[in-house]
Amino acid sequence: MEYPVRVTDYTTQRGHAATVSAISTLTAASTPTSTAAVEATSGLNAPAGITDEVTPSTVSGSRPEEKDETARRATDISRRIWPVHSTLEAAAESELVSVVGDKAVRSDISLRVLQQLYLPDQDKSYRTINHENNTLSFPLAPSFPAVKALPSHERKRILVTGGAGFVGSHLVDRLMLMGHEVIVLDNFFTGSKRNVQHWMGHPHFELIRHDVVDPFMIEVDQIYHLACPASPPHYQYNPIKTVKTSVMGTINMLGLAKRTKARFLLTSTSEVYGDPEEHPQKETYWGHVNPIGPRACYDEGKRVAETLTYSYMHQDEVDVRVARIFNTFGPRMNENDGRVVSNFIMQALRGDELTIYGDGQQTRSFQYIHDLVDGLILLMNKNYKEPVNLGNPEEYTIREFAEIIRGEINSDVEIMSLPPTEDDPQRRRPDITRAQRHLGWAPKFSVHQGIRETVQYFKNNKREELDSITS
Ligand SMILES: O=C(O)[C@H]1O[C@H](OP(=O)(O)OP(=O)(O)OC[C@H]2O[C@@H](n3ccc(=O)[nH]c3=O)[C@H](O)[C@@H]2O)[C@H](O)[C@@H](O)[C@@H]1O
Repeated sequence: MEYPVRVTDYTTQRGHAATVSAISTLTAASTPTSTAAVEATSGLNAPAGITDEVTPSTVSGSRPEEKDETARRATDISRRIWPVHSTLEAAAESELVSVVGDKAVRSDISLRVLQQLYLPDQDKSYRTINHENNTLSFPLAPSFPAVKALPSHERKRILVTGGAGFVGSHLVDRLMLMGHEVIVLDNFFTGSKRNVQHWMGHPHFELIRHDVVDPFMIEVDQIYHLACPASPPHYQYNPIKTVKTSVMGTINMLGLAKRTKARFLLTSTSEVYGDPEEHPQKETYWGHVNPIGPRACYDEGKRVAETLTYSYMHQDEVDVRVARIFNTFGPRMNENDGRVVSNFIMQALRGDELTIYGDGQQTRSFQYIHDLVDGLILLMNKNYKEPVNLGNPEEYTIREFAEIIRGEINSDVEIMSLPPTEDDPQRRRPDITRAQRHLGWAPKFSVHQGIRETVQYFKNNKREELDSITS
């Protein structure tokens, strides 16, 4: 799938344009894996831990001189794409999170089980490609992870709009593992079937291609309404569509919640605070948003979505929850998403300069995906109806964050400054007192642990691409 990144809005900026053009030459994450090339690349059968470099060793299924040539090309390519980099500085084992979720809502689960869904062992690949015949096979019958056996009165039918996206797919994993029935609606604008392919065919799972801008009828108990592009280049690509998605999509899903008496959770955003004049941001702060700027389609769209949510609560007694999500990262982000975490990681892995927009003194707080999913499930299942910030209060300047990525991945890469983007919020950090008090929630993952997994995910995707080049 190609993602519509409008380069010009974000740049006359060389680095970003270079990033996009380099990425556009890469096959999207759905690149199939060649069996021959799998054998050509060392470390592929290692457990989904952290491996440092892709180093081809042997190639089977071809003549010796072809093997040598293929291996040499693969080495060249891997060195070009993955420069030699320092080993990731592992946090002390005792600091690493190994169990996520919360017993209070029975969402607790081992991180290892989840990792199998986004960092699977390579020999569990569902697909193989035969380049000679140009065919794709799915030879293995899917084997699903075990899900909890819930009595029917506890098993809920849960709708997740945007469930094939980055955040949505991790939420789907957790709800499925908890034993619920999950229906995903997605128009695949930024989401991807691949993010949920491991559930396709499971009797508890349904995937429906549908745009929330159009009404949708179904009987459900809970609705997690996530559908909306979230990265600035994506939501600014078609601002009218972004506003329609937030406004009409939310009206349609609230109408559904009203008819079916389903509990409704809106994923709002820290962007409702705009370029904040209060720091850190509490939920009581009304925000500072430019209503006609380039970010307005998203910021104002989400503000109206919140207004609609509370209007349906007051007027029609819909049972609502609102999460204001702060910057979140992790596996299954699009590598050409345009957001700072994926940009910096991909740039560092390729040995390109890290692109800082403006002076780099603007701040963000980065939350790992599993912490967010914990918070969303708690919020849905607790009895608290006011908006709740979900974010990690550890705050970094973008320049500091660039240094962290350099330290983690490749200290040789340079940092380059590019012009600032319009209306870029200058300081952002959540006040999470409300989440702590009413949900018993606080983030657990360090940025370092999250970055390690995310880097590994991007490397695995890149390795598949290498396989298809070298096979
Ligand atoms: O990541 C998220 O979860 C959030 O991403 C965006 O908000 P923003 O904070 O602007 O996210 P980024 O595009 O990742 O930018 C963060 C900061 O890094 C800077 N940046 C970004 C990309 C880059 O290559 N270089 C760079 O310096 C941006 O100018 C900005 O100051 C969305 O608007 C939010 O809705 C969303 O919740």
